[in-house]
Amino acid sequence: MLSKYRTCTRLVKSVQKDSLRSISSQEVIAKEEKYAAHNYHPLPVVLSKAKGAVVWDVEGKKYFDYLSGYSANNFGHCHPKIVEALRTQAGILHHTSRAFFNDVLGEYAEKITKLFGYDKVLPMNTGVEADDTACKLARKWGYRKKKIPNNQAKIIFCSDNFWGRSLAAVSASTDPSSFEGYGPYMPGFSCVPFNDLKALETALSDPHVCGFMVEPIQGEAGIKVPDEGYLKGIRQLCDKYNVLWIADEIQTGLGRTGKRLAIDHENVLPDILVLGKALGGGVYPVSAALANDPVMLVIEPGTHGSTFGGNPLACKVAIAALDVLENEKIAANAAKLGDIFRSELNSRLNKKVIIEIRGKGLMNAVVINRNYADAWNVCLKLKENGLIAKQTHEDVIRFAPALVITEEELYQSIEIIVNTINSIPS
Ligand SMILES: Cc1ncc(COP(=O)(O)O)c(CNc2cccc(C(=O)O)c2)c1O
Repeated sequence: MLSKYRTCTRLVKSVQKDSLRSISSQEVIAKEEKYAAHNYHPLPVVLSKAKGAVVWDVEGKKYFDYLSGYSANNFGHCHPKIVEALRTQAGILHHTSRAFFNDVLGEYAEKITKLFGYDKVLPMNTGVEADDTACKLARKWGYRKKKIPNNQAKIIFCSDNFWGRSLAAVSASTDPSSFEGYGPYMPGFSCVPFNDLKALETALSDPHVCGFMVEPIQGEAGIKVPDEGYLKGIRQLCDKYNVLWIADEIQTGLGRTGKRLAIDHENVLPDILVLGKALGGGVYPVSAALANDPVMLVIEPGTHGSTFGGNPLACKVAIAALDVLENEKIAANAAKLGDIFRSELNSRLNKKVIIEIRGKGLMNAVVINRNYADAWNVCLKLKENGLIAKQTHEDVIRFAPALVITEEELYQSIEIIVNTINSIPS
């Protein structure tokens, strides 16, 4: 007990020492404002240290982190096993390119394909690259195997989808803030309403459709959970119309929704599984597209790749992240604490101000009645009270802590959320 106390004291002292650093939040913000592109509107907090589910700003103030790097930090900040893997491999062999073999990719590829039940993995770096890879796999499979006439392949997405910021990704978007000003757009992309199997069947009946990409729970759309049976229905329709189902689990995957993958809630397997974010343990960009040979092998040597895709450092970090997922019962913790989180908020939040609480595992959101407050201002108040979160829309705040958060930390966070929101005049 004493050693734990000493460790904690040392950590607090080191945070306090760091907070005596010469630069203030205001100075950091001003420097970023002057020298960095204005492509974000960050909450006015400047983070400088983190551990697990907790972060500290440059002044040494502590916050519960309820964004977790947009779910890249599922395993918590600075997880010792993941940091150790990064640190060790970085000093041995960090990048070779795929022009040569390296001694880690094979080990990683075997681990991830056996864990998720696919023949092969195509390693990439960011989420959008892996989703783009999935679209290329679907198109080429469509021409080679479904015999779709050349350059006629179509891919269906859901309205309110979000799969990144590339020109292909924004071509699929229905959010003007994502696509406006970036035309012309990728041909052969169209959308159907999320959680609507009838509309999906109509779209998939077009013989030129090669793929359907969907998030099992829509993240940036505001944590939209589909009806029970939606995922099973997708699987049946894609089988019926010979269309590849692409499951984008970049935000929902790796324990976030209380299962290893969100598709596990309905025990279904997509034709292409896309992972990212937490696959790199929050310390390194790692993404992946997984598929069986009849799909994966349509991509032949020299027809797709990436400078850093499958580099030894990425693979070592991903191996460590997957070990943490499996060995530290991450998904089970998310399931248990997610139930507590939604139950407490449902019973304690002012129902006039909060009109809905939704989510699965530790992927949750509250919908705010705009007559009483907007999400940005509530996030500012939460920050003042020691919890940082980010809105996905003007009326939706996402709550996504690290999946390693303890029950005690969860209850402390709930107190902050309840006190902050219930202090809003209604
Ligand atoms: C479901 C899903 N698919 C793909 C991506 C793209 O991943 P990359 O960002 O690694 O290319 C995401 C990304 N998710 C996400 C969520 C919130 C903000 C931002 C942002 O680009 O600032 C991104 C995502 O949430």
